[in-house]
Amino acid sequence: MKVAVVGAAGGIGQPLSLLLKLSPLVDELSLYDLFHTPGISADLNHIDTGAKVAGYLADENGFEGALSNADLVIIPAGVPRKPGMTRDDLFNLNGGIISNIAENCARYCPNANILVISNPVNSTVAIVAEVFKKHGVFNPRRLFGVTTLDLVRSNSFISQLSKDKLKSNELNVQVIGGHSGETIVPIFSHNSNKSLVEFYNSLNSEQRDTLIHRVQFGGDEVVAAKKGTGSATLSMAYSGFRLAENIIKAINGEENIIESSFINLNGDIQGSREVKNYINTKGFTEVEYISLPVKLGPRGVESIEYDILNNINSNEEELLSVALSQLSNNISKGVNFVRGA
Ligand SMILES: NC(=O)C1=CN([C@@H]2O[C@H](COP(=O)(O)OP(=O)(O)OC[C@H]3O[C@@H](n4cnc5c(N)ncnc54)[C@H](O)[C@@H]3O)[C@@H](O)[C@H]2O)C=CC1
Ligand SMILES: O=C([O-])CC(=O)C(=O)O
Repeated sequence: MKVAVVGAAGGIGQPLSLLLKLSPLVDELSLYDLFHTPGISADLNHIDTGAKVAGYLADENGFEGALSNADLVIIPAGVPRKPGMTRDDLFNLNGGIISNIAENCARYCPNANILVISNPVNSTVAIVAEVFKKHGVFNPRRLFGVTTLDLVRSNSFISQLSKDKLKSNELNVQVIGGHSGETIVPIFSHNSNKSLVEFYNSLNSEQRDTLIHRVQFGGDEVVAAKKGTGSATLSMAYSGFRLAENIIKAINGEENIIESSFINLNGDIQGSREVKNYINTKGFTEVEYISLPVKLGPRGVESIEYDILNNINSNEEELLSVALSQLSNNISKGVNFVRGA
């Protein structure tokens, strides 16, 4: 199992690389960045776990060495926000970085699972897809926008609100939509954990709104607290590792692994049609990409667990309606960036 991290020297890249080095599921770890990766890989190779680490820079053979034969490529390369910026403000800078990385992935590892962390995720995922389409190698089952941090935050925030009566590590709140502000729609009203739903139902409407708002704008909380030095890195490394580990487990044949991700709806992936039908029936804005729980398998995304859409309450439906109209613009921006429209 070869995993490549592109942007490995950054605030997310370094702790993510550490978590991957600690994982018994990883055999080879290749670290690509413009700076520092030889030193980081030398450092990590002193850890007595199995994975062999190699560092690559942006020289002649950097991408080729880092990406060739990779099973997973995790991309946290790019610029993070400063206070006062939206994720969309990163579009111009990060769009160019991501499209260049995607070109190299299409060339050196067209069959790898690509996990996109770089913001704005609502647009960068479409950029990667369009570049892969241009090269005739796009496989929607293998492209993942990383939205796991929204689920992780939802678990933490409702647990904190319950004063730890709900144990965060026992929760699995689903979040649908996209990954920025109002495109993030946490679903607290429906969950297999009945104590969670009971607690949520016991909140008054102001408390519920505050909780939902905190999930939607959780990124801003960290950006403000870091005072201009960056955005979430450690919670993101944890979240990126969680998705990567689940994809690897599914490749290794473990069954019934369900994880949320921002994925393309246009493939022949089971459940795509039902999601589109749901959106049409409700009269919501159509989208080509959405974050939903998906079942993972050796081929990547096996199916979309769309049933959640039939179980959300009317407030969550309204939030989803707003989310999809914004999402559609974010996605078009990414598509047009590559198509040159
Ligand atoms: N999806 C999500 O939930 C989250 C996404 N993010 C996003 O992740 C990205 C990275 O954040 P941080 O690690 O905090 O930033 P950072 O600035 O600490 O690290 C970014 C790294 O990317 C590298 N880089 C820049 N251009 C590159 C290129 N062309 N090729 C290879 N590497 C390149 C830089 O040298 C740097 O080491 C940002 O866009 C941020 O908004 C951050 C948190 C959560
Ligand atoms: O807020 C940001 O810019 C980084 C991010 O995506 C998050 O923390 O969710």
